Amino acid sequence: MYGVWTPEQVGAAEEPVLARTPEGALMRRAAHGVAQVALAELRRRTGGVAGRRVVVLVGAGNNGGDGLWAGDELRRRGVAVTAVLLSPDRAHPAGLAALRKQRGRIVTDVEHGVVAVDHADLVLDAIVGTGARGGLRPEAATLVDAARTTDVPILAVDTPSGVDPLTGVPGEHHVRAAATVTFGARKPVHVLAAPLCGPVTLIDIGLGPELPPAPVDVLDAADVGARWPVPGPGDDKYSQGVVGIAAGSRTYPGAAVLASGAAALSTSGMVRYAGSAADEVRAAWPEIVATDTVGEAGRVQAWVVGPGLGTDDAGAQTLADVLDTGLPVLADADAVTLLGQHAGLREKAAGAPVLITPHAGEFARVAELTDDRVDSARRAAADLGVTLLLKGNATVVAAPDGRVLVHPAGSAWLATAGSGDVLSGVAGALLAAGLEPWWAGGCAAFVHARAADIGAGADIGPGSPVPASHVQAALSTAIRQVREARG
Ligand SMILES: NC(=O)C1=CN([C@@H]2O[C@H](COP(=O)(O)OP(=O)(O)OC[C@H]3O[C@@H](n4cnc5c(N)ncnc54)[C@H](OP(=O)(O)O)[C@@H]3O)[C@@H](O)[C@H]2O)[C@@H](O)CC1
Ligand SMILES: [K+]
Repeated sequence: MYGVWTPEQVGAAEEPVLARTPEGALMRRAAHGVAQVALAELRRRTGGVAGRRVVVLVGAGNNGGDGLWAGDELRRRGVAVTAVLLSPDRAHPAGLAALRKQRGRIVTDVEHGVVAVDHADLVLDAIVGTGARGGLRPEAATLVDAARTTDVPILAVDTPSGVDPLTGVPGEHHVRAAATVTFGARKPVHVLAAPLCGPVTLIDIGLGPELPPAPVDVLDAADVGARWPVPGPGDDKYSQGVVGIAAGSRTYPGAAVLASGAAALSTSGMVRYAGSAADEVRAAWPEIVATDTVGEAGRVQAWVVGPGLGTDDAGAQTLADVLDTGLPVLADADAVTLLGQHAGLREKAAGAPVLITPHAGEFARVAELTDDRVDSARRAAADLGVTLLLKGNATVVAAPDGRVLVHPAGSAWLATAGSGDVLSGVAGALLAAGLEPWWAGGCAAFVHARAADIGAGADIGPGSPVPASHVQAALSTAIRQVREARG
């Protein structure tokens, strides 16, 4: 597990460190990290460093200072460095003087900057970092667009310019980095917009002791593997947690089959299905005990309710019935819509061990969703008194007590019909096994995304579209991989 801190928190942590270190030392350390990664990229992409062309796009703040000092180091290694100054009068004076001394080329107009970018082996994006406000200015936008057109690799300094460091929301013009070097702590953009950052290298600049507890956590495979329920010698099908699935309808039996099967693949506890798709579920998964109603289902340790359920009175009654059991409940899809429609159902859910798993549209039915998805999820979880998993390119899981984790999926292959039904089955199985909702949501999101990558072949190549039933089929491999990572 690793933490992510807001730009504001990183700025506050920098202050005391700046005060006790010699002037410029922190920036030099950051720039050294940038230069090291730039040299490695040049070697990897061109086979060497001497004579290779690096263009540094330099903004008016300290991010630009990092870029200039990195340019100074690259010059010392024989790299041909051109710095394009976006605000010539405000470029970091010491960094600029250092690069001039090493006979770096300095360009102050956009036209020459675009030509330099066209001929570069690597571009350093030091336009703007944590001080970013609003969209990129026109000159910066022109250069960033030029880099995209020529497809030259970009190494982002701290954050990819044009992408909001706090929310990860890209502006109209923005950098898509091949790699990013960040300093002191990872920031939200690195996990919320992971595909725009590329692999992120974290350079230690001594902020550790000054940082508060991380407001956002990111799970790794070992965290998930360590929590995945596995049977012990004394376990039977009941002791590992029986999950009940109240999902699907005559119109949408597929949701029931996907959710129930995903649950069956996720634990060796028992799966019961209750609903009007009982025949389809039995046919697809003979090991699942299927009945027509929640009342007939028998004892379970957690319920999954919602996928394909319908939002009519019968659906509302089913949701009320499972909430009344007081057991852990995973509420997805139509169940989220029903929670938005009925204050009485929200009251039943509040304070209970409930995990709701909306996509953006469903989220907006229960709470306000802004560009700041982390903040929106945290507020909604606290207001509703339930744990909330917000689906999207990066998944956000927020508990009512304020804990938030982000899973930077990285793969867009998950955006396919029925994929959410698979997730709900996995998370429901984990709830039945006794994981608390925040962990159940985080572990399910991780394995679900991994299964999508495996199903799409994105773990071994560029990948291809993957139907939800293939995501479901890849769950076993994904679970084996996280268990192996547990070490
Ligand atoms: N403190 C330290 O010692 C260390 C700091 N470090 C580094 O400092 C960075 C933070 O530096 P910072 O605070 O100077 O802000 P920064 O990101 O350079 O941006 C501000 C400048 O950009 C401009 N600008 C704003 N928005 C813009 C836009 N959309 N498009 C274009 N331009 C825009 C804005 O212009 P203005 O609005 O004033 O006209 C202002 O001049 C941090 O990310 C890390 O890299 C590391 O070296 C570690 C040690
Ligand atoms: K940058």
